[in-house]
Amino acid sequence: MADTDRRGSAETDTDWRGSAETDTDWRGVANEEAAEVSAQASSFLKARSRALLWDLLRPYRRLLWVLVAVVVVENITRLLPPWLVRRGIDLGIRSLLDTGSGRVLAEIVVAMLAALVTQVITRVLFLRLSGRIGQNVLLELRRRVFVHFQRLDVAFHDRYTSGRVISRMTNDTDAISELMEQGFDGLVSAVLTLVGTGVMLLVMDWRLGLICLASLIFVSALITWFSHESSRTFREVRNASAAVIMHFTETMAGIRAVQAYRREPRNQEIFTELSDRYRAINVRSFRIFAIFMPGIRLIGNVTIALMLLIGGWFVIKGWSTVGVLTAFLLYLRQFFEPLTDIGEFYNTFQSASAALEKLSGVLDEKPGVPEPEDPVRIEHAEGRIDLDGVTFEYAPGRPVLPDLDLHIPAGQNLALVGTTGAGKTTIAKLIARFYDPTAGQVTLDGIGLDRIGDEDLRQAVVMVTQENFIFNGTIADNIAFGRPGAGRQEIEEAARTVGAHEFITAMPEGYQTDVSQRGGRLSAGQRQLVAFARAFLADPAVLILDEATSSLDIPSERLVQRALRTILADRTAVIIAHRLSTVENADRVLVLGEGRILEDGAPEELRRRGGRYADLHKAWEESLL
Ligand SMILES: Nc1ncnc2c1ncn2[C@@H]1O[C@H](COP(=O)(O)OP(=O)(O)OP(=O)(O)O)[C@@H](O)[C@H]1O
Repeated sequence: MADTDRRGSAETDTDWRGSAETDTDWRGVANEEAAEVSAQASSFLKARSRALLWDLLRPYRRLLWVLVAVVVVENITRLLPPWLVRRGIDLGIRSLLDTGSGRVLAEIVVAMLAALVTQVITRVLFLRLSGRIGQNVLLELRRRVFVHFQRLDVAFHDRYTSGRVISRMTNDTDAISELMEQGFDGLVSAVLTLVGTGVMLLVMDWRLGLICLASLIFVSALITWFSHESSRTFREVRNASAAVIMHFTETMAGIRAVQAYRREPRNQEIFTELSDRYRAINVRSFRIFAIFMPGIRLIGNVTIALMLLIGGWFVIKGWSTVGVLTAFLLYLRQFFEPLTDIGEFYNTFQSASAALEKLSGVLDEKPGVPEPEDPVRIEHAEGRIDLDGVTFEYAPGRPVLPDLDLHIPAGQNLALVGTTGAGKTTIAKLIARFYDPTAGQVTLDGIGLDRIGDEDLRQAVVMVTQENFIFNGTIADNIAFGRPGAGRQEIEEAARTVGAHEFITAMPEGYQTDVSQRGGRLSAGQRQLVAFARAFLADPAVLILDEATSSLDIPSERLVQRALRTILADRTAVIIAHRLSTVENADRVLVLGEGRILEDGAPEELRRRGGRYADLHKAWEESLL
């Protein structure tokens, strides 16, 4: 949490703009929700986003050129019709009137048809090609983000909430998807139409052309106002929408706690507040659009009316022709059309670039517990664990484990007990290498955990957490999770050993029962047994077990205790114990207090000594009476 605070302060504080700014200040997701970023930071973020986009597009370099060619041809075919209309009026109709020959007119009509057909073909080609490239890019982006989120360490996920993860995967990839679908097409077409039409106007009649282009002064003033107003609003719209998603997903993820504590009304209030903020900001952005779009149309229509007036006068004076005037009027329609869409593109671009900034930030995060580049192989670990001079802090300056020396010989069963917050889970997580110690080192068979490859480490050290997480799928899948590729027989054997076989076979479809279906739901004790079977199948040299705190009924309890004895036999075990029987069965007990070892010895020895453990034991025994 405190880590978030540290980052959080970098997000909003003057650190951002201060002279002490270094690259590391905005690495990864550190700047993500910054209200304002300095010019230096902004160019760093933009460069990072561009690098990601380019990296994603690189495999489609050639296709992109084809796409550009298609867009150019399409736009040329769009510029042709007004010009052909002019020739039709000035040359085709004239020759028909003068000589009675309709050949020129017929040629022009054929050319017009050809232009229209080409336009349709290029549009089809464009949509298919851009759709293909866009979807492939999105697939790759989603894949990368997912792989990276999975690879990032527990410390990262502690501070980066699931709501934010979901927001990255939904909101942000959607924004990029929109850019792929409309943004590119819109921008390229708008630029080509504007430049192309402008050139055609000047070429046909530079005087009338200049008058038309003068309207651009008003257009650019309106666009400047719009971009200024909307960049702030769009940013707020995005943040507000992310807040709605985050609150929603976090409420649903914790729905049991929400219902148990009757938290619904308060959550509803917060949700309504957030949704209302989202609505209000959207209304504000609509207001900006409501000025911008009609504004552009007004300028366009006034220009057309003026052109009719001035152009008509030019024709009467013989300085221009009816054909040129008609073409001008047609071109002007085309000229102002993409301008009204600029607001939409702007929104799309802003959203997509913000999304890219965030996603490239996530991809830039380095795992806190990186895999060694040149790992030491451990194929058959013995299971000796040593913590030498280990200090660990979640937040800088606040050590949870001040200086811990702990040596666990291979095969020993060690129970950790102590007051809440004493650091038991932290020790367990250090042994499983969810975190690396701040100082000192943790070794397995004398080899630093940070020097062992992930695969070997995960094979040698397994941690069974309290939640006993059950994934969607069949029971067999859930057990096989312990050792991917395990056969049906091995799965059944593991279940039998921990005493889970009976209840599994009694389920509607036995091992094939889907745990997400009705009838497949498991009780707390059953979940624990499945987790044990999973751990037994994994057969690690070191097993770390966070014993569930929830108490079971006596028969289930006996079943679980028996299973526990089976899976703990012949391996190193570190158990965060909550049950007296578990502690009493252990070879050694460690009583912890504020990250320090207060007592250390065999259970009966500690009982005899008459210290904290003896008191704890007495209290436990009394509670059972
Ligand atoms: N992710 C985290 N970020 C910051 N501080 C943490 C984090 N996890 C634990 N702590 C702090 O570290 C200390 C030790 O926590 P730990 O979970 O190891 O205790 P514990 O002995 O396992 O407690 P319990 O029996 O309640 O599970 C506590 O003061 C806790 O507030």
